[in-house]
Amino acid sequence: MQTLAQYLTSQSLPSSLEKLIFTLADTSKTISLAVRNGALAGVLGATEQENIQGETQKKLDIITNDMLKESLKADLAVRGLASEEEDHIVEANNEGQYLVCFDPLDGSSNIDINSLVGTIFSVLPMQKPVSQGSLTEQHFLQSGRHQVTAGYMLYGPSTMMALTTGQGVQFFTLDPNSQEYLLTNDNVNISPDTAEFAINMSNQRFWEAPMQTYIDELLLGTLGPREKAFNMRWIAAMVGDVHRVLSRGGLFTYPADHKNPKKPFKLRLMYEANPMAWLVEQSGGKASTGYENILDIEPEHIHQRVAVILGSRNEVDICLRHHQGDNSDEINTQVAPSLV
Ligand SMILES: O=P(O)(O)OC[C@H]1O[C@](O)(COP(=O)(O)O)[C@@H](O)[C@@H]1O
Ligand SMILES: [Mg+2]
Ligand SMILES: [Mg+2]
Repeated sequence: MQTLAQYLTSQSLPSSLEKLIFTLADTSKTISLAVRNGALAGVLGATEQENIQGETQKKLDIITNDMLKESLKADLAVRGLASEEEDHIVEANNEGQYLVCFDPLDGSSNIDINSLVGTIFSVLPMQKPVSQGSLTEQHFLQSGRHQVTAGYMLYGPSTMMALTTGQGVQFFTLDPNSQEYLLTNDNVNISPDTAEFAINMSNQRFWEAPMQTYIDELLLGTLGPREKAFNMRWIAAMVGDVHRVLSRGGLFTYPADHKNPKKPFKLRLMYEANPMAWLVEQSGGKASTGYENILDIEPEHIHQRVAVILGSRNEVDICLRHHQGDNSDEINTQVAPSLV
């Protein structure tokens, strides 16, 4: 089996990018250990702090954020970073060519129940010259199409990494003996059709009409217009749900809802939606907000949130057709698709 190093060498990436992927991979090994040790390392439970988005931070949110921040700042290829757990962007090295956006620990509500969590990352090029040496949030506001690498690490029964550099998607599995990531799937492919969907059903009454109708039809199974029985899964960690979609197909969505009118979307564009959308597209799937392709969104803020519908392309298309229906304009004005 190829090691991550052997695989990356075969891809002829710029050496600075190759090194940056190693920095992320190496840090994930330390994170994996902290997650694995759990209560033994005293890392479970919440803190008294909130992040800028008003979410109570778990101890592991902060620990993993600090680990990534430190190792990325020490990587000379990194100009700056933006994290779900940092209020503002963080400057790294003046000569760095890359900007790294990350969700250090995705699936925070799973930490204390010993269930799936992960790390999601997205690397953007440093495009505009930095005036007077200072980096601003503006440099990060690039659409997902500009990503040069993206992926996630999943801390499950095995620790795995999904990676794209724009040449398809590869899965690596961390060998617990050698502590090397080994290539275990070099051509991840999402089946175009599926009979499995993932959504937090407890929000059903708060969704827009197109999503209500679409999910109603899935629930009717063989008795409804789809004439097909569907299964449902919800890991409550996007990283786990997307890993299932990449592994065996499916549709994953965290749609707009009006449970809290000030916060119509849950998932973050720069740390969650963009990297996952690119992985999905690179595996032959599709990713949309319901109204536009996620990778085409021009971000307005680093902590911006969006609706997400992704997975098996034919199933995503069926869901999107509901959003393009006659009643979508009226509903769309209630919850605009890319509010912060
Ligand atoms: O609590 P819910 O509604 O099930 O939401 C679960 C979703 O929230 C998230 O956990 C948000 O990510 P964080 O844990 O990084 O805040 C997603 O991974 C997941 O899809
Ligand atoms: Mg997350
Ligand atoms: Mg998180």
